[in-house]
Amino acid sequence: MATYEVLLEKAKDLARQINAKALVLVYPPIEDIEVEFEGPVIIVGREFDIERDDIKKLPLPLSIGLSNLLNLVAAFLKGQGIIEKGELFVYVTEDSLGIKRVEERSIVSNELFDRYEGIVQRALEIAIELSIEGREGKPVGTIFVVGDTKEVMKHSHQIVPNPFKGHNLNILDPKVKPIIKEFSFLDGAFIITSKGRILAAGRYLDVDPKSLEVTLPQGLGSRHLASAAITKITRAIAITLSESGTVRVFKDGQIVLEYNPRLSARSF
Ligand SMILES: Nc1ncnc2c1ncn2[C@@H]1O[C@H](COP(=O)(O)OP(=O)(O)OP(=O)(O)O)[C@@H](O)[C@H]1O
Repeated sequence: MATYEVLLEKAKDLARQINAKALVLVYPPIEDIEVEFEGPVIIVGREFDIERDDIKKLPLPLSIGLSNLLNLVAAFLKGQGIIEKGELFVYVTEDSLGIKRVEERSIVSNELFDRYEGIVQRALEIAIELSIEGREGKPVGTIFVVGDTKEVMKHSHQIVPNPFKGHNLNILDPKVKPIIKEFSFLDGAFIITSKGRILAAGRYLDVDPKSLEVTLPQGLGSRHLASAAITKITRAIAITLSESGTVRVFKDGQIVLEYNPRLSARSF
């Protein structure tokens, strides 16, 4: 049997023995995977040919590193109600297998992974990479506001000339990623349409968290309050990167995902 098939068999046995709640295949190297497993099977990868209802697919980038990826998978499984805090899932990569216990750290809403066709995932990917890498070695903070751009533009203004004006650049285009990272030093927010087009950077969100009754955990400053508030008065999703490295996703005025890739990269 080829190595991967052996790993997969072992992973299934392991999952059964430890009563794992799900089996997660991270970028499986073969296309026709036969997974006979009683519980949910999740495939993490970029492209999917598999059209099976009992297999869930999660388009997360491998470039964020295995530990970050597993944290997002955990958040997704929790959001889907597949797994609860303290429970386990088994994962298999091309050449390893392991057990992951789901921790409190991240919570996520169901719809986050379905909406905006991967745009939120891409913004997350960039935020995570920026968290780990910084910009020119220094920590950066930023905001991505995705969707409902008509309303978002109404509730915001430029604080610096908009570098994206007149360009048709899309966040889904891999060539655009370094450009976004370059402009992450600008104060304010990136505004991105539901199709991924970057309308603006350097945008100040004109929102009043107080009158909108936005409440966040103590210690979160104006960047996070403004991000929460914009998602309360519009249908947009906001992804923030704090200078401390924590990545958060906001929807309807609340935090739906929160974790620090710098810390999890270290603890793995
Ligand atoms: N309303 C807003 N719209 C867009 N950007 C904002 C807004 N308010 C603050 N910011 C951005 O957030 C930056 C940091 O502000 P502040 O330190 O108060 O936020 P914070 O939530 O504590 O963020 P961090 O955790 O990164 O320090 C500001 O320099 C500015 O670039």
